[in-house]
Amino acid sequence: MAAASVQEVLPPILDSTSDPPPLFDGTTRLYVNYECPFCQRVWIVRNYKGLQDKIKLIAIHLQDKPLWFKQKLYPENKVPALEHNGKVIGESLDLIKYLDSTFDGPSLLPDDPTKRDFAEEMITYLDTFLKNVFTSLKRDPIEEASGEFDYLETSLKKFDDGPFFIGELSQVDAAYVPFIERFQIFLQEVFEYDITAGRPKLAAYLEEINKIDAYKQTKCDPKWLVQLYKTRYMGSG
Ligand SMILES: N[C@@H](CCC(=O)N[C@@H](CS)C(=O)NCC(=O)O)C(=O)O
Repeated sequence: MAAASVQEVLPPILDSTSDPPPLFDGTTRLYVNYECPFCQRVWIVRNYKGLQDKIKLIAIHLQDKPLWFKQKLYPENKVPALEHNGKVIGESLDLIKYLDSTFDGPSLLPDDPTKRDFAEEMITYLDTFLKNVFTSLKRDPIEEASGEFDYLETSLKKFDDGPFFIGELSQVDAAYVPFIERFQIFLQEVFEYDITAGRPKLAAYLEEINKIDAYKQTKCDPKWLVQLYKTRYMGSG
């Protein structure tokens, strides 16, 4: 089991009035925004591996970003970003892999080559999955996105030694679940569409992943999410 059952007190959000932490002092820091699904991916991995003491969370206000973030830390000016060993690394999918392979803690990628291949296949499909669901939100998600949720259901049938995409919890879950979480909330609330109806594997998946502390601590506020997506995809607030 992962050593991640600590309920962490989250650090305050830094904005344009906040001083930087002592940058490049040897501390490993993960810069996130608490509502960003890309950050959530990496945050889940950090928690699951029990790295709360080794990787310090720094929360950034995206609408009122501190200038030092771009000027002194990460010219890309995006989160997530990891300050480690005098360098800054970005891109959530790269960071999932980096954290998993660089730091101690339970591995999120098994040795089994069949599972590794399938994990790679699912990560490769991610962009298509996201593009298709996000595009559908502006039109008719029940009609247009159901194929993507069927894809999740079919994928979950591939391995029967656990409820997650490759059986045990893995990098694949960290990469997908922040978005599955958001789609489930929004489609239920706005379209009364239950993505788990008729998809027993997906229902069991969500039930099981919601028992994992490392994930639970990273979940977004549903009310905030519904408002954001209504504005972003439906042109209303
Ligand atoms: N491809 C990047 C996307 C990261 C991203 O778009 N992050 C957003 C927040 S969700 C960001 O920092 N945007 C810059 C801004 O809002 O100023 C990844 O996977 O890490």
